[in-house]
Amino acid sequence: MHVDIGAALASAADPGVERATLDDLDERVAAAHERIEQGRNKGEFGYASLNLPEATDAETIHDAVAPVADAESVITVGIGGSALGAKTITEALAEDPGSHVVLDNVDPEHVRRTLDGLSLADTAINVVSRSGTTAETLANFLVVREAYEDRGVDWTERIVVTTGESGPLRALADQHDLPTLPVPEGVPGRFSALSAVGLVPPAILGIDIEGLLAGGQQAADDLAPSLYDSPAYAYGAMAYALEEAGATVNAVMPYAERLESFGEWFAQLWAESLGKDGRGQTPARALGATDQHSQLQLYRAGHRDKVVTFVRPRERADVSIPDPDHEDLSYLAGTDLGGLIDAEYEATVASLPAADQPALEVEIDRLDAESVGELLYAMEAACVLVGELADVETFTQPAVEWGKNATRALIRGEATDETAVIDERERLRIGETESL
Ligand SMILES: O=P(O)(O)OC[C@H]1O[C@H](O)[C@H](O)[C@@H](O)[C@@H]1O
Repeated sequence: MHVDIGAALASAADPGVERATLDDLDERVAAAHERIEQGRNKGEFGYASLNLPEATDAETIHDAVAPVADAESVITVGIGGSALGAKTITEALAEDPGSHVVLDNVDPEHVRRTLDGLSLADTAINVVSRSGTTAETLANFLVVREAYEDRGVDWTERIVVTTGESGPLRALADQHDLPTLPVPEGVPGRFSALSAVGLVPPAILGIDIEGLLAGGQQAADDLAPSLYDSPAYAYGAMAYALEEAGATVNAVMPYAERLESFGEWFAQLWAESLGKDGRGQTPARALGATDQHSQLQLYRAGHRDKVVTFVRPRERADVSIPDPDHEDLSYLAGTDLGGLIDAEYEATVASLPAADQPALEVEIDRLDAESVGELLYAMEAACVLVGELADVETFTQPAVEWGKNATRALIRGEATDETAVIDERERLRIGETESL
């Protein structure tokens, strides 16, 4: 992975990072790296995530999915960290990205249409929940199960469950004697892409999961006590310094359709890990070149509160543009779509510092298993580094738990502190409407 920080230095943009700031920051990066290494060595909660490339046993995953390896497609039932890693990986690497369907919402119309559109006899079910209690996941699992039964397909023969050692999902799996894989110890969901949590659908679809782990290991080996020697830390340190300088929004803009979900995965990683104590960059999502024609206006000329993170593979598929046979289009002659999207990338990256706005560049060699594994791992390490520099609790998400508890209490009809807040809000809302 290659990171270019030139367009985010103070000499190029405002907000930007002074070279001297970066040199000072480098000493803090060294201290943070030491803390991270200590956490990894002791397998401490959260830090253990960065050991996954060596801790994950690909063979165990292959064995667990063997009974469903003939499936043509996979339906994942999970949410957040229990869905986005697998979604990102299969979107980037599956021959047919449509072969992995993710049910990570409980929109009834969507769930019904998704199930109606699948040949369930040829579809494996991948149910994932670290806690085994998440309402959306458990509800969708029950709906999926019933759909299989209604169509006369034995769901117990088509399923793999990944969950913790206890909880309702574990109990259901034991009750039906389902093949199960454990969630890794000490690893929050959003950091678990390179474990069974993210690797079951790729394994079923024949994606090179060993390559993904090898790429992750490469990124782990590239961590070093200086941001100048470590692309992951260079990215993290710059993101931190830019936030300090006022770039409170981080818009991630991959120039590859197959990396669109990477933006979604990154958004959870950044938001849940770093959105604490009144700080944390707000992740925004864009796709190049498409969003040049919708969001770029704001990125260049809007508030000076953003950094755009550009992401692209250096190699692209070869699709030539046919002879335009029209003078006005002659500039396209002899080019290909890869050349065009790369020209758009170069032009757009340059357009930001030209408007005094910062940009960071992240490039991977190509869209293969090694490079995708490397990218995911490096962004996780960058996130952990930012958490150290900002001194926040990177590996918890207490503000999300509030909503989860409130939902459960509302559905059960229980009166709790959370539902009291909801009742109060409802009362105020009604009062406001009546006074209009
Ligand atoms: O894996 P689960 O326990 O079902 O949790 C799924 C998701 O639930 C919550 O929203 C958490 O904030 C996420 O971090 C987590 O990934």
